[in-house]
Amino acid sequence: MSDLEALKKEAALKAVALVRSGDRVGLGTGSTAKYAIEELGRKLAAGELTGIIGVSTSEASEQLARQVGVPTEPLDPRPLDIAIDGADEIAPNLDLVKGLGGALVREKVTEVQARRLIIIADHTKLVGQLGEKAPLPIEILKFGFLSTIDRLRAFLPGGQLRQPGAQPYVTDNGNYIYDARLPDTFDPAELERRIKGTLGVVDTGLFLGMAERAFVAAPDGVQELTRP
Ligand SMILES: O=C[C@H](O)[C@H](O)[C@H](O)COP(=O)(O)O
Repeated sequence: MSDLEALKKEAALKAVALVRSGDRVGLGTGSTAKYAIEELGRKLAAGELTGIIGVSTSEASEQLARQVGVPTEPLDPRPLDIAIDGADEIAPNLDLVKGLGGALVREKVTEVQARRLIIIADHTKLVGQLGEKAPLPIEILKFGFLSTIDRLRAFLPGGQLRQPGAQPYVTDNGNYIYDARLPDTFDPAELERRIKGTLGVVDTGLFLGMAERAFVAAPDGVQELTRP
C-alpha cells in the first residue's frame, strides 16, 4: 500500500470509530470511502458492530458493501445517523468540492439526510479556497447537454465535458458531467444558486455547510477539523 493509501485508510478508521451498533450509515464513494466500507465490514464480521444498515451513494459502493458484508437498504426519508465520505477539496470552513468520482448527486441526496457527515481524506485535499486544485463537477442532463454547457460557460468559462475516452463519462443516473473551472473569487452560496438555476443542470459538487467534521491524514498524524 502506498503512503497516500495508508493515510486515506487511517482517516477512514477514525471516522468508522464514530459508528455505533444499529446506526443507519451513508456509504460514500471513492478511493477513501472504500476503506470506510471495508472497515465497517470487518467490524461487523468481528462482532465489534451489530445491526448497522448502509445506504450506498453509488453502484460501486453498493457492490463493495455487498462484497464485504455490509447490509444495505435504498435511501428512504428516514434520517441517517451518520455518513462517511471522501472529498476532492476541503475548505477551512469544511465546505467541499466533491464529484471527481462522478457520484456527486447521489452523495448529496443521501448525505443531506445524515445527522452527521464525516469527511475523510489525505492532506492533499486541504485548500485555502475551493477551486484551488480541483474543477467543480456539475451533473447535467444528457438531453441538450451542449446547450446546458453553453449556458454554464456564460458565467463559468474554461470548463469541459468530462470525457475520459471516446465517449462522455456517464453517471449512475445516466447523466453527463461538466467540470467547471471556478473563478479566483466567488461567493459559494451565490454560485451554487446560479448553477442550480441553470436549465439542464441536475446538481453541483459544492457541498456547503453539510460536513460536521473531517479527519485529514498527513504523515505526522490525523488532524480532526470541525465546522466553525
Ligand atoms: O464522486 C466522488 C466523490 O465525491 C468522492 O468522495 C471524491 O471524488 C473523493 O474521492 P477520493 O477519495 O477517491 O479522492
